[in-house]
Amino acid sequence: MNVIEVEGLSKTFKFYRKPQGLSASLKNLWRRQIEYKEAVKDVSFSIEQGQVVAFLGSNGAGKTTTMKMLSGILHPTQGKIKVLGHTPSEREERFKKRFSILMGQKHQLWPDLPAIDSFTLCQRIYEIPTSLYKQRLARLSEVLSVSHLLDIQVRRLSLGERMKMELIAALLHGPELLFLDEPTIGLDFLSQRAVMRFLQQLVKEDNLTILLTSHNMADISALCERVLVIQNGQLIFDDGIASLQNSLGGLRRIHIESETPLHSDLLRRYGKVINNDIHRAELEVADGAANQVLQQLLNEIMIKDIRVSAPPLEDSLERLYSHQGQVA
Ligand SMILES: Nc1ncnc2c1ncn2[C@@H]1O[C@H](COP(=O)(O)OP(=O)(O)OP(=O)(O)O)[C@@H](O)[C@H]1O
Repeated sequence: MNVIEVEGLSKTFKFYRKPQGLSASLKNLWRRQIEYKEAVKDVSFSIEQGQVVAFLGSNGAGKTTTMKMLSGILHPTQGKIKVLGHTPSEREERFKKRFSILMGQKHQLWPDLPAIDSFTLCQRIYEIPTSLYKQRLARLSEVLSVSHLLDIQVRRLSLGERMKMELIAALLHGPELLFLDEPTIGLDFLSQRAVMRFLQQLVKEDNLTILLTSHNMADISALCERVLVIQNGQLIFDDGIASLQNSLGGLRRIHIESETPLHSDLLRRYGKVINNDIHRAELEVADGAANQVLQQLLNEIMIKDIRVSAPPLEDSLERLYSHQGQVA
């Protein structure tokens, strides 16, 4: 079953540019300079129930605008959207109860209240039966290790703790679909991992569908099976992570640890040297050549450890963006 269906989606913003300088500003009072920005252009895709999909693109590519249209915050200029069978821009109450949107840069909890008060408010707004509310709150706050912080004013919490509270608020009503826009922005490494592990668990246990934007590739690799890439408002890639990593040329990284010092001159004979730090080195080779290079290295070097991996996701994305004439 498709949870999200998008066809020919476009959004053009109309805005007024304010010219610099006093006289130009005065002239602008009579004749305002209208500009148009095509933020999303003719985008089509669908997402099945239970899928976790990364929505990637460089700054200003159109990710947040698309998410806002999917959640009904913005009206599309053109195109059709069905989310959980609803048209988001109609903003039906029944629809609002079935999804959640969490924006890492925009906090929704009241800073002067303890989180527990905002959660009680959520319970009323979403009409969550008390026993279910208590059960969910206990589970969420325990897994995210914030049970002891529920009655502290939100503004006194650390960024990571606050983000976890935001996540709880977004999940209390048991949404079937989650839009996450940079959910781990500003979080330290441990908090990022805790949030990602928790989301993985939710996907497994509750068959949640997630559309996630993040500039953090560790988030993407940990959680997502499929990647949508938007660039300049247009969808330029829609496939699995492995396919993104193989999309432009199919490369492999060979990580070597040796008993003896590694010389770049020798390594260069086998592939592109990404880094070389005396006893450790990383080589980039064509996918088809990886096995042969591995054998040759094992014959020529006193290997302590050797492994092959796909190139980092960042590299594949950079190549994809530059292929489209736009480097992030
Ligand atoms: N209200 C608006 N009025 C005019 N232009 C807008 C408006 N909102 C967004 N834009 C423009 O639309 C484009 C897409 O913006 P959007 O916020 O969707 O990008 P994004 O992919 O989420 O970027 P980022 O990764 O930086 O958050 C940008 O060029 C942005 O400046």
